[in-house]
Amino acid sequence: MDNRSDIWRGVDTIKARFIDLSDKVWGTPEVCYTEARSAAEHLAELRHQGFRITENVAGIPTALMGEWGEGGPVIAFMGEYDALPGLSQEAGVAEHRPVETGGHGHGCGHNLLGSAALLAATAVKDWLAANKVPGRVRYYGCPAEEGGAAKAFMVRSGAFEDADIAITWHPHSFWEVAVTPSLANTRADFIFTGRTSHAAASPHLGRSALDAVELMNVGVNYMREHMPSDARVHYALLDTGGIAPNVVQAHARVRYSIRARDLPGMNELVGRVSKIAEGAALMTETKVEMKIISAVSNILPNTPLEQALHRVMEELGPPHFDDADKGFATQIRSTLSDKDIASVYYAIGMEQTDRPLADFLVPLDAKRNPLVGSTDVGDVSWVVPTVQVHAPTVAIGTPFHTWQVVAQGKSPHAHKAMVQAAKAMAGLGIKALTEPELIKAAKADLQKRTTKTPYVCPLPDHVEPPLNMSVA
Ligand SMILES: Nc1ccc(C(=O)N[C@@H](CCC(=O)O)C(=O)O)cc1
Repeated sequence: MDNRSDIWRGVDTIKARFIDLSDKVWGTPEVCYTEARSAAEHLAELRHQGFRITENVAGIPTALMGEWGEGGPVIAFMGEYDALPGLSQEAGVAEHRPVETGGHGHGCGHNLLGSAALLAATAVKDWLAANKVPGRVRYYGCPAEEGGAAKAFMVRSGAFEDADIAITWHPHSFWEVAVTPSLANTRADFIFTGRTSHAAASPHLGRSALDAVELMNVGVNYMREHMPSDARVHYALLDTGGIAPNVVQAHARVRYSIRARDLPGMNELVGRVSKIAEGAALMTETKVEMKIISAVSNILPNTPLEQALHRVMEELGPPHFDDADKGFATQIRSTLSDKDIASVYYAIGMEQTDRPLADFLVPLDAKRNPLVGSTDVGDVSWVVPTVQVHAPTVAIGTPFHTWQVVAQGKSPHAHKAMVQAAKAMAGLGIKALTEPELIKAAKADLQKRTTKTPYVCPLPDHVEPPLNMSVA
């Protein structure tokens, strides 16, 4: 029985609909928790394919799940479809050309991400149907990855409770198994309240919330030297108290993102930042309230799944790029700095090449130098054995969250990489369905990693999905 070439032929047979889906979602970029049209497109495709549908997962209007099959193991494919603010950009050009000033754009490639995950789920469904094998395949449509932590809320609601393994992917410079753990991350707002006053006639009666924010930021800047070197703390000013210098600012708000290697480390840092906020309030005689917006866990690796996925990707091979693909990628490459390109090679620990697109598999044991962000895939990885593919949707060195990612989001090379990602994911799905010892080993690995440090959801109980976070 040659399961893998069957499933790969299956992906090729149906891929056109999913490439269309990706292009459609690219054209309706919607930011955290506002993904109404993108979610509706995914839902329509799930219905068309005959999946059983659950809407409103975890009480989130743009979170959804489709399931197909009976009995057997539950294979979960996770997709995303949120865009980023301010990254509007025309497709297929190698210069910065916004479609709409200030508009959104798919600067992290989530149009491809969701569509390829749904393509993999559909191909596995078709394979289950054709082979009459017991098993259930699911597609989880997950919104708001870019700071909304939707998957953490979905995990907390129990949505992943009976999944046996979870498979996903992310657009990338390279073709590899994603083995670098991500950082745990909490987003918290610090809301300062002071007292307004005439800044010249009665300054002594005013207490400035804006001063408090500035002092807090200075305090945190001093803390940075005395935290673990892989921790990260950054902030955005959400409210500076108004536009009048002659009115003492009675309100101000700063949003912090506090990241660390693991949850205990992150919680410790959140505690230190909150002490600094209290110190700033004390110094300025203002009040401060801390409000957690969302939080995600670090990713737990899963060695058996990583090894199995690597074998599938070796067998499958990288996407085949033609001269036209390489030509456009070369144009994009000319808009990048040497440092952009050096940085991604440094991260995978490999010698730099002149290739515009990755046509090789990064070894599983490459001497990587992790340079990482955070993702809500982390929370899933603590409750279900999870693994991720990286597929080369962009010219090597393209930094994420840039117009260059948006510009490449509908290109033939991105489509090829998305299809290859779907094949790798579906191939692993079939392997798990036909080799019960893989799921057993994956679960044992998760069990081992969480025995001493069980999963504790980083979201405080009272924190609800921040559905309004994108509304100014
Ligand atoms: N394979 C990737 C996964 C996540 C991201 C990313 O940029 N994530 C955001 C999300 C932050 C969060 O979820 O807390 C970040 O790190 O700022 C980028 C590539």
